[in-house]
Amino acid sequence: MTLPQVCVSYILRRTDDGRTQVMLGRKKKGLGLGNFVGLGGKLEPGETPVDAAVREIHEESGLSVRASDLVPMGRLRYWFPHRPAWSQESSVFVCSIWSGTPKESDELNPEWFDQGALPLAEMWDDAKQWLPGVLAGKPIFADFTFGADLATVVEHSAQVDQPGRECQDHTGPIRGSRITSESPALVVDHNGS
Ligand SMILES: Nc1[nH]c(=O)nc2c1ncn2[C@H]1C[C@H](O)[C@@H](COP(=O)(O)OP(=O)(O)OP(=O)(O)O)O1
Repeated sequence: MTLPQVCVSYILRRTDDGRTQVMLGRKKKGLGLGNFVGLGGKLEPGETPVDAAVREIHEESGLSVRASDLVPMGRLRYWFPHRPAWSQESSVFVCSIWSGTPKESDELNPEWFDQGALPLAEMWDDAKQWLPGVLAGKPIFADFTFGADLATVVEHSAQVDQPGRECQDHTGPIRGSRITSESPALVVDHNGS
């Protein structure tokens, strides 16, 4: 079965005192209203997941990213047998190199959270099972099935047939960091460029 394709991206920054933070926002409308979510949404016709991620990041947060700076971290499938129209397949990205000043959009109001203090109780139920790992550099290929309440994961299966070779380690040694001309935030550049 072909599921509707969506993407989600987690923008990272490094604070002056060395903490890694991730950008999340409370969803203002649509699926998952009120949950803290990463930046993302549905692919438009003809878009690749990377194209969509670049566009959604800009639309939802005002930040600009280059496609080549998006690090693919895997693929999630959400199954809602009690509301099949909600079932989706999501491509997951992490991005540490960006420019711009975060600003509120009609989708969400971006906020920074310490990597070790994620608001998991206020996110989709599946997030606790994979987001800390993804932010720590562990790729994820998994299926989550939601129950009749449309909110609770009742089944979870990791895809053992997916080697994760398409993913890259985004947590390697930090060889450089820079502050972009437009951004007040310290942007961690893992490529040292
Ligand atoms: N179980 C789940 N866990 C999760 O982390 N994100 C989920 C999820 N189920 C759906 N999503 C996300 C994926 C996608 O980014 C978003 C889809 O919600 P919507 O259909 O409301 O579309 P959006 O409004 O976000 O997208 P656009 O309209 O394309 O901007 O919800």
